Amino acid sequence: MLLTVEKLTKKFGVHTAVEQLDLNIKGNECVALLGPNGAGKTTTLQMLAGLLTPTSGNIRFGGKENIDRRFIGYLPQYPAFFSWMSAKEYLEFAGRLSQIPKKQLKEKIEEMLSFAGLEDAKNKKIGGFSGGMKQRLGLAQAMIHEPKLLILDEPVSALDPSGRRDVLEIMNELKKRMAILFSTHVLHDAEQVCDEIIMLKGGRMKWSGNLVDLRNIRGENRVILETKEEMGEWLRSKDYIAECSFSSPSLVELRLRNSDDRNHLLRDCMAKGFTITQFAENGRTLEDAYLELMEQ
Ligand SMILES: Nc1ncnc2c1ncn2[C@@H]1O[C@H](COP(=O)(O)OP(=O)(O)OP(=O)(O)O)[C@@H](O)[C@H]1O
Repeated sequence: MLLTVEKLTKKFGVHTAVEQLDLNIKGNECVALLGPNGAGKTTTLQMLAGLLTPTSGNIRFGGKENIDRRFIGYLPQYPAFFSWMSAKEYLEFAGRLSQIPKKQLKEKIEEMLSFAGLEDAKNKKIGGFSGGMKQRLGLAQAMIHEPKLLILDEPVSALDPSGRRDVLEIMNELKKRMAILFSTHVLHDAEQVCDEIIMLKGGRMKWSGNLVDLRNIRGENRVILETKEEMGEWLRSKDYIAECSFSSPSLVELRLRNSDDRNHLLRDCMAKGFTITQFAENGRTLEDAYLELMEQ
């Protein structure tokens, strides 16, 4: 395990921003920390980046108690760029801070500029950059020292759709090289790149798992059944049906008690002589599952 976090808690005076958070990140994972404003995402990421001291709890990085900042890349939610510097000068500055040897640095800067799609703008002043260009430069800065874990705080939230797409594409490339933990309040962004999701609300973990798990939450036993005949009350008498909602006497949405009950339902419909015109799984959308979990 690359990162192991146990009972991480941060209090600001009487206010608890993060409470008893447990999480694990493997070396090749891309994990999204998903939650609404004020959920505790930034506070969590700052603690994991070694920028904020936890009130209590354990953080182990590569099995060791101390966070070794050399192995972590961090992009804050509102990065402070020096607007008078060029992209190249800024990466040179970031590289020196990370103590990259001079000989390697030149090559590394060129590699990063190309990776971030900023070769043509390398000598231009950052002050004239678009939001998307700044964010790509921020990513280049965060990964110039080849960290093992890249921590990105809302990397796409402030971007327009094309800037968002560019940064998400870069993240998809980056995740082949290092673990990524990023925060977002938009499920769709998490869905584009991550393997695992951790949902936070009010400083507490509400749910964690992968996208397939999220899709399956109580969605797996839902089916839509349509027949040529009217089903009506006959269907309600079946005890393997937990819920049913008729759109018409011959079209119904059902929740079955178990996945095996699909076979029971089909068998019973056929025995009854019904002509089935539709029998489909009716998993809820990811957004439905997310909102339901957040509201619980
Ligand atoms: N330095 C601080 N002093 C006092 N309270 C703070 C401090 N930093 C954060 N908080 C509070 O802790 C809670 C969590 O804040 P945090 O910034 O971690 O949330 P977030 O999920 O990143 O939200 P956002 O999406 O708005 O950035 C909030 O209620 C916030 O007001």
